[in-house]
Amino acid sequence: MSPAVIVKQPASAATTIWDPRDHIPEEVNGLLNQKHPNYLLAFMNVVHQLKIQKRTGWLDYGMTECESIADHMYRMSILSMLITNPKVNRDKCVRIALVHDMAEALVGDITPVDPIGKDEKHRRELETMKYVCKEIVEPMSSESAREILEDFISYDTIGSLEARYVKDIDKYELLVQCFEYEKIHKGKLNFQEFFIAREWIQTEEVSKWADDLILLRNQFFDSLPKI
Ligand SMILES: Nc1nc2c(ncn2[C@H]2C[C@H](O)[C@@H](COP(=O)(O)O)O2)c(=O)[nH]1
Ligand SMILES: [Mn+2]
Repeated sequence: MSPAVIVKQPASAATTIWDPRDHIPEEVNGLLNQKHPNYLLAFMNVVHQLKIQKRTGWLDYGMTECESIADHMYRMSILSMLITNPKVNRDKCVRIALVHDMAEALVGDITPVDPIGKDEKHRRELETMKYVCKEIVEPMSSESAREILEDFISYDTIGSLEARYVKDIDKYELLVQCFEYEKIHKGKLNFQEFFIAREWIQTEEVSKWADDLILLRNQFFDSLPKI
């Protein structure tokens, strides 16, 4: 047997690669490691993380009372039901909306301004979805595991017209939430930085939604008393 090849890493190289197995919630591990694992409750605890984890973008602005990752995905699924383009399978959009940020249960909600960067974020999310689907969902239903992973990858790679629409709806829903928080805080909070997201919206239908929103937002800020 050939001797193990020791690959010398320069001291500066990252010595530990982020792995989903090191970020499994204790409750999930407990349920998976019992004599007869309860996969359903383990998966429900993964989804629980999405219900309780607030979105980082709002926390970055000092907000404490703000939406969770699940809240964001819920409203995206409602928006998906409203697509009028007959070529689009809305039910598929609803599914993609409901799984697209599921990996954040373990990875966390990484913002576009986070130094971790897009490639590492994508790597962590894909590894997490592969882990959750293989180790937690597949023992219950291999078909469900396949479909959830497929819908996630479709979103990640924009592999379908439905994924294109959900990518746009992801940005639109963010902008709706920005404007809602700006109104609640009477303009004292301003998420102008987030509105760069408008440039990423490509479909005609969601572009129109976004432009209508931006018009109202501009009118709102114009109406504020000048200090
Ligand atoms: N600080 C900033 N955060 C931003 C910006 N645009 C989006 N975001 C936040 C919103 C979410 O918390 C997260 C991304 O959400 P996904 O739905 O894409 O996972 O990043 C910004 O311009 N600045
Ligand atoms: Mn999202």
